[in-house]
Amino acid sequence: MSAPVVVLIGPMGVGKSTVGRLLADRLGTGYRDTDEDIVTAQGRSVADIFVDEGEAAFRALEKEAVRTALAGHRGVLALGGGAVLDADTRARLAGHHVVYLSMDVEEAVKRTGLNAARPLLAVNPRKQWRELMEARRGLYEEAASVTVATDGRTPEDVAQAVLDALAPHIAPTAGEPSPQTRPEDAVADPVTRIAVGGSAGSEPYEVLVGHQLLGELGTLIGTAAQRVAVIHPEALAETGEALRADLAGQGYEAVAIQVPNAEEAKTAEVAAYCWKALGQSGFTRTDVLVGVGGGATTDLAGFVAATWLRGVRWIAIPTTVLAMVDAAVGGKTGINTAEGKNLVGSFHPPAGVLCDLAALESLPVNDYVSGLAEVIKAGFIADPVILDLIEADPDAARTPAGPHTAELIVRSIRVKADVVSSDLKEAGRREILNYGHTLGHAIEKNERYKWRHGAAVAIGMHFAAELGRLAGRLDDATADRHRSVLESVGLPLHYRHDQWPRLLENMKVDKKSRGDLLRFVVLDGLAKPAVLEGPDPAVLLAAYGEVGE
Ligand SMILES: NC(=O)c1ccc[n+]([C@@H]2O[C@H](COP(=O)([O-])OP(=O)(O)OC[C@H]3O[C@@H](n4cnc5c(N)ncnc54)[C@H](O)[C@@H]3O)[C@@H](O)[C@H]2O)c1
Ligand SMILES: O=C(O)C(=O)C[C@@H](O)[C@H](O)[C@H](O)COP(=O)(O)O
Repeated sequence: MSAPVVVLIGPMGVGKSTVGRLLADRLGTGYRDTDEDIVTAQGRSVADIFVDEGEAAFRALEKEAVRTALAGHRGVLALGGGAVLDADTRARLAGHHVVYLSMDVEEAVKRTGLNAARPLLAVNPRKQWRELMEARRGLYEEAASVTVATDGRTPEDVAQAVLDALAPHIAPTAGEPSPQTRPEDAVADPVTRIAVGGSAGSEPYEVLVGHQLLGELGTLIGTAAQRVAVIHPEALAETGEALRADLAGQGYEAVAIQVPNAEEAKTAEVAAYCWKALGQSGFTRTDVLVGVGGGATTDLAGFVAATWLRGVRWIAIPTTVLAMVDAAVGGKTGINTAEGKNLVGSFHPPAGVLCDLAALESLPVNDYVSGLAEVIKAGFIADPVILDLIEADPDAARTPAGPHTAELIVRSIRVKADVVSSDLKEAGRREILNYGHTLGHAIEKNERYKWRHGAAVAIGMHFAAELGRLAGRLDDATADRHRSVLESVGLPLHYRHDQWPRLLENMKVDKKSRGDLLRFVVLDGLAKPAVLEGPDPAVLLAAYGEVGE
């Protein structure tokens, strides 16, 4: 009978897949994971199965997947965290080399972080982990022949400890590594750190991009703070409460301040509501604000932080593509008024930015795609590799599961970080980040801030490209590329033709205007942004002629 060389059990997030792949690599055998088997067979994520059919249905699928894998797989096998809940499964494990990878509650909270894809831990992670561990520890110990603690150890160390423990029972298999083994995955998920600021009197800070970054939050908040306020949108009520509870568990007086979704949060009334909440909680200059959400939330949270007591520290936890690549980085904070977009605000950089890529999994596709407008902007103004990556597979670029998601986000953040580090207060170079925004903001105002920012900016970039072309600054190929790449991911190119007089009026309050002089960011070529001052009104109208419908 074939049997797995070793079966790994333990709680979710303990590192079974990373350690399992390392082990398979070292043993020269294949790796298999019953959660992956279920996802492949069902064509849905584990989280979706939980939501669609409930835990009992998932457990039935899991029991069958474990039975099949135990009978047919000869390599390393990892089971889902709850597989041992089933008595038949525990009985089936008898006689196998079963290793329980354990971790304590603190380590578990740190490792799983904000990962909304883990269905059992959406709210109050510390309390739920404790209960989960208490309920399951005995079952893991009952099913396992060996326990290996993972706390504070690297996956390589854990894999070595497993091999040491099993050495008397197993021998490496000679021959080629199995095609299922992916050595490139056999390392802990790396975190990319991008440095921002540090010049012109601004404090330097880092943008972290990766998974399971919650453990960094306490360090960023620091020990001087007694109170922490978490500003979050309605859509992230569970995440906001989980963060609050987690911070309270770390000893802070933590409050969660829920604000409306999207642009409805960027108003003077909502800012005043936040100030009231801070006042009522006795929030002082040493306390820290956390903004978790999309760009609208981080713009508001940063603005509240900039204005409360004339400025308190704040940390951004962006949860949309757009907020990760743009809004949360660079310290532009603000709210809208009836007269225009972002007309009230302040330059107030965060103390740190945590981009947990798992947050993107719950983002509706239209909001995901909206964020691609700012990614594409970064491509046109500074890093054309971004455009190449999107053009190679536009459909993949539209989802967080795409192969280049992390690279697109990191590249875009690097563009922004480079620009704002040299010109925090938009004295000059920073204006290039406004590419497409002059018309984009005018459209947003015209739509009473009901449109997605990225959609308006996409039309604005199309307009800026046509303006550059008609002004004799931009070559046809680069101008045409705007249309093709924006369209390929599903972003809009056109707006109502009859609205031009209103848009022109709206553009007059753009922050780049000087007196009556309209100013636009255009391209003199790919990745060559420049400012076009006071274009001929006929050229402006002709450029809009390409955009209007
Ligand atoms: N400060 C800057 O430098 C800067 C740069 C670019 C854009 N912005 C601003 O950013 C805003 C747009 O940001 P946005 O595109 O992130 O939109 P958004 O903040 O409006 O978020 C879009 C929607 O998704 C919800 N949401 C957020 N994260 C989610 C998640 N992980 N899962 C499910 N739902 C989630 C939000 O509550 C909202 O309803 C605009 O106000 C724009 O002006 C600011
Ligand atoms: O960071 C900047 O500078 C930008 O211009 C980035 C833009 O993508 C962003 O939309 C910003 O909020 C626009 O700023 P505004 O000063 O034109 O309101």
